[in-house]
Amino acid sequence: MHGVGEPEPRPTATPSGCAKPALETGNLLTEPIGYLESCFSAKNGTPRQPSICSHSRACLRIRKSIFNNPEHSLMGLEQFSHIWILFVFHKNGHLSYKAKVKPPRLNGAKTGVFSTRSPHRPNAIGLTLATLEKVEGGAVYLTGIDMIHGTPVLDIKPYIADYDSPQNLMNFNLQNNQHKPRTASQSDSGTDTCDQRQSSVCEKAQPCHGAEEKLKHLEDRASEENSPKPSNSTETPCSSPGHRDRAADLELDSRISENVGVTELQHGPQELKNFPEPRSLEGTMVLQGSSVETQGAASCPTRIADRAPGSVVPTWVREAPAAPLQVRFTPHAEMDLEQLGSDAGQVSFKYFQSTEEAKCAIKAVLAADPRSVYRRKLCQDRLFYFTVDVAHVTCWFGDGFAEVLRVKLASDTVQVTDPEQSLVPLGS
Ligand SMILES: C[S@@+](CC[C@H](N)C(=O)[O-])C[C@H]1O[C@@H](n2cnc3c(N)ncnc32)[C@H](O)[C@@H]1O
Repeated sequence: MHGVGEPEPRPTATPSGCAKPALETGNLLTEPIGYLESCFSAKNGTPRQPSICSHSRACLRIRKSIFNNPEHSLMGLEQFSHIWILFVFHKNGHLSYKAKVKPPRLNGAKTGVFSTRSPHRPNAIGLTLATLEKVEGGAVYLTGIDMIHGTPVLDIKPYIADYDSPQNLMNFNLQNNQHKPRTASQSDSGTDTCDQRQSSVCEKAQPCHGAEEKLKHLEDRASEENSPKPSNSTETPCSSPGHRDRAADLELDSRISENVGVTELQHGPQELKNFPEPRSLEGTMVLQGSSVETQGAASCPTRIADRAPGSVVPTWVREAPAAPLQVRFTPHAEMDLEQLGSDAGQVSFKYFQSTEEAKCAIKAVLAADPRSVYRRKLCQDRLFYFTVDVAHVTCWFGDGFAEVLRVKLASDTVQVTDPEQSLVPLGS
């Protein structure tokens, strides 16, 4: 990997008053991973959001100055249908920004800049969810973009509906908690109240004829080649509101995902004009039992800017490395937590609003097994510590469970200090 300069350990002001780059203080020195080749040459006429024009096209070539072998950095990305693009609004002209702006949709009225997608913001960073058409060598081909030619791109990340869409978050938690049959202790655990909420929405999605050809192709192949369709093949696999049949999902996920890889690799020419038909954001798809998200479109609107599009992820994303752990507290730890939570009748947490909430959070953290793979494999019998809010938690892990042993007041709570207001630099 190519270095981008030695980071300064401390924030120091330059003569111009700017802070020198220092990761710890957030003064990041960025180096674009590439410059976008876009069908839009100027701001004027460029869509305000990617969902507006699914046929807009762009190509991003990862620079060799970032990775000697750019194609290595894109390995596996072809298995995703959508990616986030983080970029710099390099044509803002000037670096001024205001606390309140007038977004076009507010017709002249003002609102706080952070409640908008305005390009004029303190760090001039844009975020676009683009459709990934194909990966070829060290380049990605995109459709559904709202960035102009020459836009410096800082990063790309896969779109994972399970993490990135609130609706899916609920299902994801549900799925994780369904890994194992729930035991009485789990039911009693209190985790239910915070982590096993079911989405109240499980709309019945309708097949969308205008939806994108490629995903349809994947659907066809998945159903033809691999599996019998679910018996109720005209319905989304919801056995109860908000509850999808994750087992069926997982089974078909792998097939769909493999197909995605294959399909992507089959695309040939590099020129933008030879792009495949764009994966449309227009409308949603019903892929029975597949990883393509169904987002409950009863009809097929020409634009669904307010709904998440169907998306594809590789199987490994959906398959948790291990089943969620059962979490329990020793009576001592329960007592510790009660004491910590009530300071002469007052809740003494800074972030949690109740002891129960703190307990939920601790359980959620531990159920997902926060240990590194190294620790999990090689230091199984070591105590594990972490701090959340004012609670310093000590626990140990056994086969399929984590047990909280002690909960004490954290002596050194993490301070978030603005370096400008402190003579003591962060990290000292
Ligand atoms: C409203 S912003 C939204 C961008 C992104 N989706 C976001 O939410 O951060 C989109 C507009 O930014 C402008 N734009 C696109 N690329 C730009 C660039 N590199 N520099 C400055 N403005 C840009 C275009 O006028 C486009 O219509």
